[in-house]
Amino acid sequence: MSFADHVREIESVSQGARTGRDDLVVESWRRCLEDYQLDPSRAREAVIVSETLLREHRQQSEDLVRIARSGLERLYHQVAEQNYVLLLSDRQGVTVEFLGDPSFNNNLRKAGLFLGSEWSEPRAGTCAVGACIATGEALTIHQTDHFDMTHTPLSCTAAPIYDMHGSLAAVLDISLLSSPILKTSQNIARHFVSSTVRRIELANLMAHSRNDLVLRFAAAPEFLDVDPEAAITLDGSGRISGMTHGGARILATSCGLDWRRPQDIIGQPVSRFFDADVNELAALTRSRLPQDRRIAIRDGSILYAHAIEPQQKTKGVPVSSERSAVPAVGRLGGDTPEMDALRRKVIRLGRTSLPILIQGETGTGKEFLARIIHDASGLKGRFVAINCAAIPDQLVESELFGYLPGAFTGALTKGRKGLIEEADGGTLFLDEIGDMSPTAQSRLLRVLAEGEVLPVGGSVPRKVDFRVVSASHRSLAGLVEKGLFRGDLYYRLNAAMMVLPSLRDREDFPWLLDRLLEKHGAAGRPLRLSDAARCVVLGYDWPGNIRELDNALAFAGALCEEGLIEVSDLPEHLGRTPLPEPVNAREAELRAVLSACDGNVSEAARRLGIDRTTLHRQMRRFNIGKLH
Ligand SMILES: Nc1ncnc2c1ncn2[C@@H]1O[C@H](COP(=O)(O)OP(=O)(O)OP(=O)(O)O)[C@@H](O)[C@H]1O
Repeated sequence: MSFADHVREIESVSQGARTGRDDLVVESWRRCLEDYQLDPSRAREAVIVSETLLREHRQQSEDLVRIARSGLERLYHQVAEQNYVLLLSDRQGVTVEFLGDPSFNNNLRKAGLFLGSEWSEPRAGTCAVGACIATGEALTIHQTDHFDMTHTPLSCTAAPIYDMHGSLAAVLDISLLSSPILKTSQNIARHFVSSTVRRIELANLMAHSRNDLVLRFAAAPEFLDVDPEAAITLDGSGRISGMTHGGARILATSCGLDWRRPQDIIGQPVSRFFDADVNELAALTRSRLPQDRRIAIRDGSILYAHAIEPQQKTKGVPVSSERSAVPAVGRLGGDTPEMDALRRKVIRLGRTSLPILIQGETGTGKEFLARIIHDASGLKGRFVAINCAAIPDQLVESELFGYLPGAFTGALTKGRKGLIEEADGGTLFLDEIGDMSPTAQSRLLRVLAEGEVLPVGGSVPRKVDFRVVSASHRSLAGLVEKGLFRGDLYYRLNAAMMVLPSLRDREDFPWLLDRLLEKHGAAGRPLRLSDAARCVVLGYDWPGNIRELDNALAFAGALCEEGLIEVSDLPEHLGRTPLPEPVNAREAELRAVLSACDGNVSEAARRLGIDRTTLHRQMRRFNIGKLH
């Protein structure tokens, strides 16, 4: 469709013509024209907010993002092969989490499918995230459904995430840069997004309801314990204290209320909605078979319910290991030669001012290590982290160096300190340094060489003194060789290099697992794994490294009962192969790990955190032969 045709269609539709567009698209076009006074004939580039603003938005969504992350990664695994990217935006439409193929970063950023992009309707016109915020419904905005011609190559599907009190908290979106022609091709995408949102809301509700009775619901008893469709929580007096969106819809339908008015639902006695009182509902625990846990809601329909007693413990508020009493380097890893060597390096280099480059796959703990280096340095200043991949070229100077009052249109009247100055006397952590644009590279090189910054609009440079730690999942030396990264900058950043092993190569895997179970449990009461769940965790390959393990445990920890993680609480993509029964737990563990390592005894011993001789001895004890 030509630009002129697109504009003509929007104008005719706004005057009442019908062109076959979905009603929700037509209504959004009307909002764009009438409420936000947008002009369809003026195409505008995608808006990306500044790094500082992005950081503020991310901080506000931190809690939800932590709980959501495992669900997001699972969804991304499911759709990445079809070239989808995944965006999580906050309720203002700012993208606070992004998963996409890094090799398309430039194209994605240009299209606004990136961290910091702003997709509210008043800013971007009709788009999936914006329309989702405006309507509160899951929907697809496909190609020319977009108001602004700039976005018409995209096909985007989004679903709202509600907090436990029924307010919109965020929007999950999956998008294609270019897509199959038919809009119906996105129906399956909508299904994937909606079911991920359901699990995220459930995990969020569980994490915030430690003192309340939780009721989970499913329409069929078979799915009740493994994949419930909705949940609500009840306080001590039997009143509704929280709900997932599915829960809100069940309650609203029950009494003919509007789910968009959560204030009419929260705080109401549960007996208003169900044909049962709070004691009868509380008795629907796992001790009864799912098919015996039938309940009727007031409109006469039947559901199956699962009651979970109040946990009375601090869930979902992990005791941050960053703040633990263990000395910084002790948090790095277990007692293995590789980790000992790394610890020695941190202690030796920590107190110097040498720039350190950290290399390691995504999620191996590069930022975690950088913070430990900062803690071990004794520097009094702050630890300031910058995601170099997220700073657009036009903002490099103002973000890094700051600006003076009135330096440019849109600048704060007071001016603003740059990130480099904020790190004065402390550590500047340059994450994803391999993705820094050539412009930013040359600006950074100048600062490192001269030890001073010149704020935008200023004429007097300011002295700065900071320690640089940078990190990348790409080989920086390789990028230099290919001419994609400046050699002179590389040598300035890399006085010493530290390499973090991937999780599958870490001999201290069991140590790390214990730390993360502690982190996601209550103070003094770590989470526990059932024997079968432990086998699944040890047998999985963890392509996303510690981050993926961390997120999976946070998610499972929020879903599980009594702090005991069962296989059904773990994200599905870890695999849920049932074990041959009856079997000794240790034997099962050895068999699972050996099979995950294709029978490679050295590899299995490494994952189990024991030496090969011990593993051979245990294999003999359980009569486990070589697999090949
Ligand atoms: N030694 C450790 N003990 C406990 N948790 C850890 C450890 N190392 C890393 N983590 C956790 O693993 C997750 C990923 O770590 P981090 O963000 O540092 O990885 P990264 O390599 O910087 O990732 P990316 O490449 O995506 O930037 C974080 O939640 C962090 O707290």
